[in-house]
Amino acid sequence: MNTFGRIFKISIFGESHGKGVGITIDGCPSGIALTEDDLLPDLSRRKSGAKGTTPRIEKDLPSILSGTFKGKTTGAPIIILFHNTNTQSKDYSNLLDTPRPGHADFVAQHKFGKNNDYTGGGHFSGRITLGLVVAGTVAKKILGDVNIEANLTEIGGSTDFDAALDKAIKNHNSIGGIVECRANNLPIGWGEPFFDSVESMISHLVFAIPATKGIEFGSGFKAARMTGSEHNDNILTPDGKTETNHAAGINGGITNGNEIIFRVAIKPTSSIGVSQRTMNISKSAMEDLLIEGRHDACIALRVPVIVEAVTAIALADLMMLDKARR
Ligand SMILES: Cc1cc2nc3c(=O)[nH]c(=O)nc-3n(C[C@H](O)[C@H](O)[C@H](O)COP(=O)(O)O)c2cc1C
Ligand SMILES: C=C(O[C@@H]1CC(C(=O)O)=C[C@@H](OP(=O)(O)O)[C@H]1O)C(=O)O
Repeated sequence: MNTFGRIFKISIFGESHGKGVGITIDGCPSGIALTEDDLLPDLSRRKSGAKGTTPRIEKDLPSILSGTFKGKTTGAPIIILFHNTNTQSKDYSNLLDTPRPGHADFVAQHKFGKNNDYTGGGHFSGRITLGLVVAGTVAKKILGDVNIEANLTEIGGSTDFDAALDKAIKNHNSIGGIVECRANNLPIGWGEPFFDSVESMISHLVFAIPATKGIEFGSGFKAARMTGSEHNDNILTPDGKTETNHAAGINGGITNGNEIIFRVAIKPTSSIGVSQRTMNISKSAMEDLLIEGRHDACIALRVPVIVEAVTAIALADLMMLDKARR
């Protein structure tokens, strides 16, 4: 579904080559300073233009249609809209018959039939994350002193970003990457197990970012190869500070006051400039596919701010749930 959250609720809408994309935010408290200008710094971090990103340049200017008055939130639903101004739908004309391996074309056509908008990936496009980024900026304001920071730690298996990008671009191919996110200054006690544990809420939203393939908190998959005495985090102070942080600041699905740390695996872009084999649906025969268009060689370059945003959205909802419970 396209709506998420218990108290701080978001609904995303739009298509990559339609009139626009955006988000509705419900449950935001009144009195929070919010103008379009406040949204620009995070938006600029998601923008394309750098080496390895899509040549489709959009202005990405947000319009706040409702929910603010004299520069402050009113408590009513906030609707933020972005217009699409630079679409090139002819690049997609062959994809109805020959779905791209790895993209959503095939499954979307099966599920929604001929009415599915496949141009630019339609509602499945990474462009949809514009709305997540601005909802994240609002959530960061609600969270106050909680500090959330995500960074790219590797792409194409390398920490030499330039070399990895040059190689992928030269080969008309794509590469994935890992984004690491840390959240600090958290109180003890956020998280609503079982189903709204901190890991569940963050992971649910992280998997809403197209191209996400994995997430691990703290020691993650390494935990399976550790002993209890290696993995347990000794408690050092009455306020719960621990010696190590294998648990990533979360026990029993609840924040323990230490840093939340997790890593997200982003896959290599499926739309590549190398010839691929796919099924021609109308001919029922396999054929070569050469993808046209303007694509990110490495999606992960643009993802850190989106991961920060969804983390802020999850934590803002958990903060409000904790307040309501107490
Ligand atoms: C910021 C961002 C940019 C993206 N750019 C592209 C792109 O240029 N070309 C492409 O094929 N996929 C791109 N994607 C990924 C696709 O949207 C995604 O692979 C597709 O919707 C299928 O979803 P899945 O990979 O999660 O299965 C991008 C994703 C994000 C988050
Ligand atoms: C437009 C954005 O990224 C797009 C995400 C995307 C995809 O398949 O996800 C495919 C490309 O779309 P197009 O073929 O229309 O250029 C990217 O440019 C954006 O992130 O704002």
